[in-house]
Amino acid sequence: MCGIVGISGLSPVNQSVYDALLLLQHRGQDAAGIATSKDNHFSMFKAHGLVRDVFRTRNMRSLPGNTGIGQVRYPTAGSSDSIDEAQPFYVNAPFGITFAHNGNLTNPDELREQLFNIDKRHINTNSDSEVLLNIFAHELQLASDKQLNDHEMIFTAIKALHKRVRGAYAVVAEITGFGMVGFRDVNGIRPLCLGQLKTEAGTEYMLASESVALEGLGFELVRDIAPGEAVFIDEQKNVFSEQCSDASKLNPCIFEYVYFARPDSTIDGVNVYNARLKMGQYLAAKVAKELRLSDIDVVMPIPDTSRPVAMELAARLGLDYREGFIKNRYVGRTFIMPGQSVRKKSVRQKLNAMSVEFKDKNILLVDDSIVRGTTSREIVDMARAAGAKKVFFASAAPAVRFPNVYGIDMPTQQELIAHNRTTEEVCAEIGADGLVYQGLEDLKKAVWDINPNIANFDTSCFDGIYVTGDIDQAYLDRLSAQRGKPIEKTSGSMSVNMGVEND
Ligand SMILES: O=P(O)(O)OC[C@H]1O[C@H](OP(=O)(O)OP(=O)(O)O)[C@H](O)[C@@H]1O
Ligand SMILES: NC(=O)CC[C@H](N)C(=O)O
Ligand SMILES: [Mg+2]
Repeated sequence: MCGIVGISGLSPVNQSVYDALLLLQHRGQDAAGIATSKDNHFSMFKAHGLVRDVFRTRNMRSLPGNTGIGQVRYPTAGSSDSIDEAQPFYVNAPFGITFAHNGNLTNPDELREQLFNIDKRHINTNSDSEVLLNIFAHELQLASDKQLNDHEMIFTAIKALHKRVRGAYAVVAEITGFGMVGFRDVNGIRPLCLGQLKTEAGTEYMLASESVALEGLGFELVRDIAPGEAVFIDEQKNVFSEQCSDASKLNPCIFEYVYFARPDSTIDGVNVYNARLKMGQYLAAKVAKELRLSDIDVVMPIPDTSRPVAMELAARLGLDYREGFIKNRYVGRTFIMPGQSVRKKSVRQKLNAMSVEFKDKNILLVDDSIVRGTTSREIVDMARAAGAKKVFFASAAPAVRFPNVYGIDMPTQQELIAHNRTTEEVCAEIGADGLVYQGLEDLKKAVWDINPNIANFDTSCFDGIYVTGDIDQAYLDRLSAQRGKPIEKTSGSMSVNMGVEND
């Protein structure tokens, strides 16, 4: 998952884009970048690392302008090593475009071929985002020949893009001399929302992956961008929007609610914290059915994401809620780290078990999800080492059995702990005394209870049903062969060979 932001402001935006990226850091920890625009000139800086480590004062000073976009990256195509794949991306024609993408395309190979053979465009990286930008640029070039208004030209290009591109994409882009654009794929798999801030000088606008970024900067949430919709904010701050596909249907990724998004965000009308409380409620009922409650002394979350789930579950079951794992606040999210060895090592660096809470007790550990089992394997072990008698485990998400192709980096079935294993076998694998998974229908209900207007969800990693309808076993086999090799980060070096230079 990546985090994207764009601000069309009335005063310099470099600091605001930086602040927004800090608020979206949980969506991507590998690289960060900002591109601003002033007097038809783009300035850009991007590098590996966390936002706070990437941008020094001198870099911030080199980002002038009242409009800017930014991205924090969690790679799902290409690799975490390549700085050329960090975002934003830039192309010089037509007009000059900077571009930030969250999601993952499912037909990038076909598009690459078309771009090379038909559109005569060169793609210089393995990133699907560069492919998407070039499709946008090509379609914008064609639309610019049609004597349309600015917004009509942009929406015409996006309509054509939706016809060619499949997969997940939430995008913010800046077009020199025109303004800022945001759009979302026809299923609305990845989130994108619009906010505004009324100032004495006029209204400023912001597009962001999550509402927490708007709120943190004093913007009010106007609305989510609809699936297939595009929003264009011109340089005079006029806002235009249009539905650019007749095949649009809201199918957001349910994993955003389970894990990715911050609890204080509201996505597609659903406050994430409330959704997690609801998950706790449904999971409590399942735990009551499958485990003997008299066997459980305390309920414990695995920090951070599962806290609301565990809290609500404990309350519903009338059990004590305790925090036995202390989280090192300087270690980030382990699941989105690149490479299994660093993820494994980081679980122990991140969480420490306090024996005062574990000694001679039967514990029910609650996590939001079990994906590769990296966390749960270590945690059960740590709980026992800290003196727990029995260790039960409950997951707010069902068993993850299928690869994700829409922006979560789990490209092979083999890496998933629940692949080819029953619940009992996963339980044995993580070393627990009992394991309860949320049911998929209950997970959906947890979100639907809050917004029944969501058509359906992308739940592919649980049930193997891919909302874009273009994924079959042959596709998954190819993906596994391409990306199945372990990705280990080798260097943090910084250099941008192409595009707008870091300066
Ligand atoms: O089975 P796994 O492959 O370990 O993946 C699942 C775990 O990874 C995530 O935690 P993470 O440390 O990324 O972030 P958090 O602090 O937000 O919980 C998630 O919350 C689970 O704890
Ligand atoms: N998780 C994401 O949104 C990744 C964006 C893009 N596919 C990349 O790899 O950079
Ligand atoms: Mg976690």
